[in-house]
Amino acid sequence: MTILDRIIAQKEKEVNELKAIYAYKQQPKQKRKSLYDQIQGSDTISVIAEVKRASPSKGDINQTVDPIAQAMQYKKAGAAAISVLTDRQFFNGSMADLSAVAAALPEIPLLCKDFMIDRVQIDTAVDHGASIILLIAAALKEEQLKDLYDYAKSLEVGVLFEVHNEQEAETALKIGADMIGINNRDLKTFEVDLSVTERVAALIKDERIALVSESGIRTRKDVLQAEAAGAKAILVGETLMRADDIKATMREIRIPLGRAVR
Ligand SMILES: O=P(O)(O)OC[C@@H](O)[C@@H](O)c1c[nH]c2ccccc12
Repeated sequence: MTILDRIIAQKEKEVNELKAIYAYKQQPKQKRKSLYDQIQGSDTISVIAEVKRASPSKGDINQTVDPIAQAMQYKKAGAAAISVLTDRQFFNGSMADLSAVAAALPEIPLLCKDFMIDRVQIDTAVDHGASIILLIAAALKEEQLKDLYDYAKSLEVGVLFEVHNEQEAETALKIGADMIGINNRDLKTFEVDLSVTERVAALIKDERIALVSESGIRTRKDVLQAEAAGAKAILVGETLMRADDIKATMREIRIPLGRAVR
């Protein structure tokens, strides 16, 4: 392949992305359901199902995925929301993936999964169809978190406020986050430990908070453990991206709520 061939091949990919973005933009905007209401009103655990091609900790997960087909299967199998990883460099996602899913599924809550450091990224996420953004406590200072939180809320965008330890949970409570995600994966070491949910959830006892357990969830047993700790929702990527039968996997992890004694 000459360099020109390689550049043109890359451009073809980019053009496909642009087409997905413009196809979405030409559609009339529809308001999505609230993930918060969905989590708080459900009698089963809410599953936020993620479209994730690759990750820095796992490498390739499912590179050839069709994000639209994947998201449609998630919804059909009972997902409460779809999360689309849009980071390009480390997760091989894109805003085009988000737009494509947004166009195909107009009502379901849609999370733009990225590393937000500036308001302009929130605008971009909304522009591509997201109704929820992620704010990672470990990545920002409290002032920045508060600024981005308030900005998102002013746009009526939901915020999943992600924490990994007690101190970050305190920050989330101080800012007034109504959806808190406890990440079982340490983003600095990539180590996954499901007991992080148990430890950190002990600090978040307010029933008005929609508590989400994130990462490393594979089996029904894992979900029962998260639910016993107080999680009303789970965020699942890899397990669903590798599943041969999404419906069966969802059936296994979508447990009824309220069985465990807190
Ligand atoms: O694939 P898993 O282990 O099911 O994890 C999903 C999700 O929790 C994970 O993708 C995630 C949680 N927080 C993040 C922040 C950035 C990037 C990715 C993430």
